[in-house]
Amino acid sequence: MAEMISIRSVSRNYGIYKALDEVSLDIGAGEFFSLLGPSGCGKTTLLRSIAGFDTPTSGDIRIDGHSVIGTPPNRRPTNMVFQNYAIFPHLNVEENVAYGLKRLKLDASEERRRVGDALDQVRLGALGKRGANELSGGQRQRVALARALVMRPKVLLLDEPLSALDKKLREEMQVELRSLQKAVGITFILVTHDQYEALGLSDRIAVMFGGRIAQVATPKDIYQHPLTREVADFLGGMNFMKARITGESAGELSVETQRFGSVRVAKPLGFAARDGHATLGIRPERLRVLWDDTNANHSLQGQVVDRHYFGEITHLIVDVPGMEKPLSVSETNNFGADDIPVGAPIRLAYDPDALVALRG
Ligand SMILES: Nc1ncnc2c1ncn2[C@@H]1O[C@H](COP(=O)(O)OP(=O)(O)OP(=O)(O)O)[C@@H](O)[C@H]1O
Repeated sequence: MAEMISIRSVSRNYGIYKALDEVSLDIGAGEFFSLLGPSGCGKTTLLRSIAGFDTPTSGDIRIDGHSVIGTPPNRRPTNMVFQNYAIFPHLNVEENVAYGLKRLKLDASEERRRVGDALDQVRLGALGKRGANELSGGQRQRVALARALVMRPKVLLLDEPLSALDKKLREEMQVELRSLQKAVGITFILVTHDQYEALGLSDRIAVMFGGRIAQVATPKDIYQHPLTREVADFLGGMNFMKARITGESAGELSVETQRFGSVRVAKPLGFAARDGHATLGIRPERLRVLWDDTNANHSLQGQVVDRHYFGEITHLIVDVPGMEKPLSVSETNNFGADDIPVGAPIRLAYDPDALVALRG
């Protein structure tokens, strides 16, 4: 994949506070890339630095082979869609979309064609003459997208563009955003604190904490092989446990746990043992309820101490003697997990392959 954005050792200091701390990152042409992290982690600062609305204290940002440090936003091959997508209320849809084109001084037919194309891309072709005040939230968001796309940027920057929409509409717009990106084929960089949004939309995700990038990977990789406890926890929650290291090779650890027995796990990049121990994790949905006396190669015995109902699934909190903390179990309600009473004894099955070792 050709490189579109190359970020090298970018820091952004506010006094002694580092909003960005030596961030390096490459984003490919045509990639749907997400910056994911909790509030204050620096993701918006990084996006604004790519757009040119913020200037790094040090480091370099190259877009399509050229350093853009010192280049104002309107001279960069980027366009940004903001969270509160301020569209002009006194202009109609077409006029809103055409607004940024004015400075290009295109001839009238070319301008009309580009506006028409952009409106078709966001499926607003029929609403060109509508006033901006006569649109739903989702339609307004599409106008904001069309207004950015009409400029034909190489990179579209999206700052939590769907956060103002209600859940159902947000989910619909997520699907649209993904197909829009596939159709236009340009690089999209999305800032979000919503792990599901990042997992569902992106080719790759960078997870950020405290001004630094903790991990960059595909959604599946980052979910299944988080490098650190923080990343694992931010993306969906995980049960952690301490394990004694009994053997170590280049890519693998042999460990012994109190309740999950002896297992072999992949060694995460940059792993360092602590007092001969490693931290292991297992996702709540990788622990499955055993409903009868079925034999399972790997199982645990425990007692349900709490239960939370979420419609299609139930979260069970299960006390397993010998575990430091009760286990969190996520089970589908297809088989009646929502009917298991608090206090009931329970057997859980797991696949040892579901255990992962975490760095630190
Ligand atoms: N002008 C500023 N002066 C001082 N500190 C700032 C300034 N702008 C941002 N910060 C700090 O930099 C850090 C990163 O901010 P940023 O907006 O990038 O975070 P974020 O991850 O996008 O968070 P959110 O999701 O809440 O927008 C925050 O702790 C913020 O308080």
